[in-house]
Amino acid sequence: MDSDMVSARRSSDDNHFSVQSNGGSELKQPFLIGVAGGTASGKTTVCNMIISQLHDQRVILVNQDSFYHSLTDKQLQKVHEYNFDHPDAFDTELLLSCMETLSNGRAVSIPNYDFKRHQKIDHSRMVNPADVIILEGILVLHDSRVRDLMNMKIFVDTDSDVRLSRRIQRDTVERGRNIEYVLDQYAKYVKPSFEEFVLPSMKHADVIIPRGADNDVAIDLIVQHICTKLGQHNLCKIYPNVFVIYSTFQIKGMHTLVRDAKTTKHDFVFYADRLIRLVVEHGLGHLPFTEKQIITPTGSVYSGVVFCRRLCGVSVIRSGESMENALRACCKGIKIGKILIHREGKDGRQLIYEKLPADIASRHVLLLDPVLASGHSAVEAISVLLSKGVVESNIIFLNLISAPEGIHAVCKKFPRLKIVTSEIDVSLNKDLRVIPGMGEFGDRYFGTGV
Ligand SMILES: Nc1ncnc2c1ncn2[C@@H]1O[C@H](COP(=O)(O)OP(=O)(O)O)[C@@H](O)[C@H]1O
Ligand SMILES: Nc1ccn([C@@H]2O[C@H](COP(=O)(O)O)[C@@H](O)[C@H]2O)c(=O)n1
Ligand SMILES: [Mg+2]
Repeated sequence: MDSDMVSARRSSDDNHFSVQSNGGSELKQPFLIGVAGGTASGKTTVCNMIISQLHDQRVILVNQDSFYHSLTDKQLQKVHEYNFDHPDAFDTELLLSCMETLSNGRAVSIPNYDFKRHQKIDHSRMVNPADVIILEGILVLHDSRVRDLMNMKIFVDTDSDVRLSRRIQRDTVERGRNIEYVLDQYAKYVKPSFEEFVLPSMKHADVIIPRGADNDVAIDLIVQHICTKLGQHNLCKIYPNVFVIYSTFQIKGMHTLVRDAKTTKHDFVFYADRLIRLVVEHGLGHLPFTEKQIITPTGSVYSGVVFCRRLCGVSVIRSGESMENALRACCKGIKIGKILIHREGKDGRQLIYEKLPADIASRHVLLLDPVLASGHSAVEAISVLLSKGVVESNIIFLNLISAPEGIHAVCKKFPRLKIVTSEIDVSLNKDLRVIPGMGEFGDRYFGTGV
């Protein structure tokens, strides 16, 4: 077991270890962006613009060029016959291992490449981990293993005549080439490889930037997106007890449906239920469990675990009740208490009803409310639980979306409680509604809206 991800302690009633996971899947990883495009399309220029706009973030730029194989003496003699635009010209295994090391938050040594000598330079560059890693190069979207590491894939799409004229200019001035060689290389290798490998990789891009660095609007949008993503990462960094479930396209698709104002009540309930189930399952993964060995029907020993038994759910009426079925489906016979908080004015909250299990103080509590907005109701509900003797670190607050304001309000007051959510939204508006949000959850789920 990795000691960073799991802590173990002896339980009081027996000789087993109980193991508390801190949610290994949420280990904070850097945001990795791939930027591909034809030669001289403006990849490096676009990357530098993104980096300068992300001024208060730690960003590093890695060039695929650094991973060119050095030419042997034999290859150097026939350099005019060498295709630098073919995927085999790169040491992709080394690139993958360097990117994986950086993604895991460790420093790595990246080779330096000399375009004049077609060789790696003796001294390499030590690169420290960062919040954002940008990997730039003609073929960074070609290999699926490299693509799979990326959180965002960009393709810079610039007219080929513009690219050729820039390439002539750059290679003659900066790379010590003569114009005949540049044109010959372009016709023989650069253009055919662009058509065979680079251009087809465009279909993997999330964002295509026409006109490269001239496209300020696209670059602004990309920077905004990265900032939003980093905002979420940062909240998880500030509060280690905030866990956002691992996002997949399935989850994104469900969010798209439940957030869409046009979605019917039937579909809203269906997809909200699916998301709730995922959040509940994820939340249960944060409960302590006890190791247990059993004998299978084949007579073999299986080392497993036993679920935590002293558990209960508490739903915040009325929206939280939508999460009860998922909890019951996962935890047979679970006790579920209720809390009703009345909203007075903009931020006033008042407890008007609670019905909780008598022995709640000795239980782990899963607090259910699908939307964490300002955090006022949540703070009130958690205060009720604490007043009943529930241990703060035994509370897991489960919701579908959280506003940063609500996370700050809850985590500052209750730093030992855990929040498990499926997405962190951008902000609250002046009416304390989550933006982009999903509207009045209770009305949409129970069909009481207009
Ligand atoms: N929008 C632009 N307008 C004018 N020149 C540009 C523009 N974008 C890039 N360049 C120039 O074109 C050349 C190639 O750009 P670069 O960003 O290095 O491309 P790449 O990394 O895709 O090969 C550089 O000399 C750069 O200064
Ligand atoms: N020794 C080398 C290595 C590469 N090239 C060319 O560089 C191009 C990639 O760099 P960009 O900044 O233009 O993306 C690629 O098209 C290779 O042809 C080279 O000429 N010599
Ligand atoms: Mg470049």
